[in-house]
Amino acid sequence: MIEVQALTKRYGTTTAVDDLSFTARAGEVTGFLGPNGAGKSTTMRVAVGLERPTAGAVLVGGCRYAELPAPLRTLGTMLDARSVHPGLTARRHLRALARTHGIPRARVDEVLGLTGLESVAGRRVRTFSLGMGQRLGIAAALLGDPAALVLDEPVNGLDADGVLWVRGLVRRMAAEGRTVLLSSHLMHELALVADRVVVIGRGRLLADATLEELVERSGGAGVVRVRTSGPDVLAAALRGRGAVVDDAGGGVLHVRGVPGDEVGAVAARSGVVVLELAGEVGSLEQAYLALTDDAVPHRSGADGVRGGQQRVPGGAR
Ligand SMILES: Nc1ncnc2c1ncn2[C@@H]1O[C@H](COP(=O)(O)OP(=O)(O)OP(=O)(O)O)[C@@H](O)[C@H]1O
Repeated sequence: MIEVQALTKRYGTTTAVDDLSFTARAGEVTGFLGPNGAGKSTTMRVAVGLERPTAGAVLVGGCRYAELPAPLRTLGTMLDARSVHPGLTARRHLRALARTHGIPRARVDEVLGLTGLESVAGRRVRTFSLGMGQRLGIAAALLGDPAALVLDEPVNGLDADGVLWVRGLVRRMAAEGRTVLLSSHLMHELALVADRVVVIGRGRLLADATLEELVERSGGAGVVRVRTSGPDVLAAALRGRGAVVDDAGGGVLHVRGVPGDEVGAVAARSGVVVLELAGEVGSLEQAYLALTDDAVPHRSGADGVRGGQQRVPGGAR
C-alpha cells in the first residue's frame, strides 16, 4: 500500500503538490493522472525519497522511504529511465544495483528475462533505444521483487509491442497482490490497465474513483447516439417522452433519459429511418477533460470537451 498523506511540496513560490491525499492499494493498479505540470512526478519523487515534502508524507507499507530497511525490496521505481550511466552495459548496471542492495546475482538474469533484455544485456546503455531504456528501467524496478511499484509514464516512447508488454506486466503485478502506482497524462492509456484513477491538477486532488464512477460523475453515462434520416421528427418525439436531446448536426442526436432500444422503437413509430444507434460510453476522456479543465492554462479548441464512441469503461483489459 502506498499512502499519500496531506502532501504539500513547494519550490519557492511554486506549489507543485498541494495538500494531496490518496491511497494506492495492494492488488490494484492505481492510475495517477493529470495534465503536464500537475505534480505527478513530484509526488512520485517524494514517495521514493528524492524530495523532502514541505508538509505531509508518503508512506510505503506504513514507512517513509528513508525508513525502509530494504527499499528496493519494498518499492520498485522507474521515474527516469535515462538516469543510467551510458557507459555501463545493462547487465553491469543491474548487477551494481543488486550488489548494493544485497540482492542475489541470479535475480539480475531473471529480470533481464522478464523484461526481454537478455539478448542486449551485454550492450552499453548508450546504444539503447528509448524503448530498451524503458525496459531496463522497469528491470531495475523489479530487481528487488518489490511489493509495490511506482512507474512514471512507463509507456512513453514505447512501440506498440512495448506498450502491450507494459500493460500485461502491470496487470500481472497487481494480480500477484502488489501495489502498482502508474502515472500518465493519457486517460485512454490508463483506462486499459487501471482499477482506479487518481486525477490531480495544479497539485490538488480532483478525483479518486473507479473508471465507472468517473464516467457517471461526468453525466456521460446513459447517453445514446442516434443517426437518423429525420432528426427533427425524432427529437420532438423523444422530447415528448421526457428525453433530453441534443442535436449534434449531420442527423446525429445525443439522447439522455431514454434507453437505446426505446430510442429505436420511438424512431420506428415516428416513421424515421435509423442509420446508426449506439450507447455512447466514450465519456471517460470527456470526464477527464472536464475535471482538468481549470487545471490547464491553455487548452486548444481541438482538445476541448467532446464526445465520441469508445470502449466500455472497466471492460476488456
Ligand atoms: N525542482 C523543481 N524546481 C522548481 N519547480 C519545480 C521543480 N520540479 C517541479 N517543479 C514544478 O512543479 C510543478 C509540478 O511538476 P511535476 O513535474 O511534478 O508535474 P507532472 O504532473 O509530473 O508533469 P509532467 O506530466 O509534465 O511530467 C510544475 O509547475 C513544475 O514546473
